[in-house]
Amino acid sequence: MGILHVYTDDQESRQCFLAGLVVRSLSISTSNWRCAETLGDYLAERNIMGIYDIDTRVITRRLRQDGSLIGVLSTERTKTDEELLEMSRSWDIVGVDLISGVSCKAPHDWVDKTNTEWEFNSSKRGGEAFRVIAYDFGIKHNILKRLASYGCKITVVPSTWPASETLKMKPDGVLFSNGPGDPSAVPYAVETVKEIIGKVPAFGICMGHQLLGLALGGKTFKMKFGHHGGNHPVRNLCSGHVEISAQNHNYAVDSSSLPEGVEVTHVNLNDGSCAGLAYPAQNIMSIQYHPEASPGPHDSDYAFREFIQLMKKVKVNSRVMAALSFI
Ligand SMILES: NC(=O)CC[C@H](N)C(=O)O
Repeated sequence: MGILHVYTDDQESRQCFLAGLVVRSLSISTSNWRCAETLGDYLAERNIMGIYDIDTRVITRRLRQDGSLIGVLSTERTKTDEELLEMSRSWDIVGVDLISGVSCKAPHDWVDKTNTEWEFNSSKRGGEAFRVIAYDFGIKHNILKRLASYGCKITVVPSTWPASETLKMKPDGVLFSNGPGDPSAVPYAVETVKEIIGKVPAFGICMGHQLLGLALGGKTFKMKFGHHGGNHPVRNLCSGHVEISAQNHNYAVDSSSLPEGVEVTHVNLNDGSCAGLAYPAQNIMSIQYHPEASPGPHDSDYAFREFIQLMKKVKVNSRVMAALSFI
C-alpha cells in the first residue's frame, strides 16, 4: 500500500476499532512533519483491511438515495455476488449492543490534558477542581483531555459500571460518552443513566446524549444516512449563535417524543433534527455532536465550560443549603 499520514498522537481510543477503510486515493508521498508511519503499515499492524482507488462519489450517491447500507470488503475473488449479499445480510447495526465491545473493562483515572502546543483556549481556569466520573461507551480521548484541561479530576468507568458505585464515589458530575450503534439496544446503559440523573449534574455527548434522551422518556430513531463530517451547522437556541461542528452518528433523539420540561437547546440546521438537550430541573445537558472535535472545528468547546459551570452551581447551592441547615 502507498503512503498516507498517520499521527499516533491523534489516536482517539486505546486501540483502533475500525472494521475496514475505503478511500478514493492514497497519497504516494509523505509531506507532513507529524507523520509517524504509513497508513498501510498502521492498518497491517492491526490486521485491518483497507482498499483504495474506489470511486467513493458513486458510493456517496447510492447512500444518499437509499440510506445507509451494509458493505462487504473481501479479498476472496471467488465469492459470487449472492455470497457477498448473504454476508452483508448476516450483520446489522439495528438492535445490536456495540458499546460492550469497545468500552474499557476496569475503572481508571485520566490525567492527560490537551498538549500545551495545541491548546487553543488560553483563558485562565484556576480555582476548584471538579470530580467527574466518565462512562466509557467508546469514549474519545479528546473528551477526557478537554475535561482535564478545564481542571477536572476524572475517573473513567466501563459501560456496565453500576450507578450505585458511581454515586458512592461522590462525583461533582457524570459524563456519558459517545459510542457506536443503536442506543435503544443497550437498555442496561439507559437504566444506569436513569439511576444517576437527578442526583448529580450530567453531561451527555453523542451516544450519551441519546441515552439521556431515552432515560428522560424520549425515543430515538435511525436516520436515513446519519450525520458524518466536520462541517455541520448547528444553532444554539439559548445564545442564537450558529456553530460549525464535527458530527458522526446514525441515530437521533426524536424531539417530539420528549416530555414536558426537557428543552431542545440545539438544532442541526441541515435537517432540523435535535442536536442538544437540557433538563434544568435535574441539571442535565447534552449535545448530539462532538464539542471535543479532534479532528474538527472548536466552536463547541464552550460546552465543557458550561458543564463546569453547572457542577459549580450545584456545589455552591448544596453548600448554601448545608450552611442554612445549621441556622
Ligand atoms: N458518535 C457517537 O457517539 C455515535 C452515536 C450513536 N451511537 C449513533 O451512531 O447514532
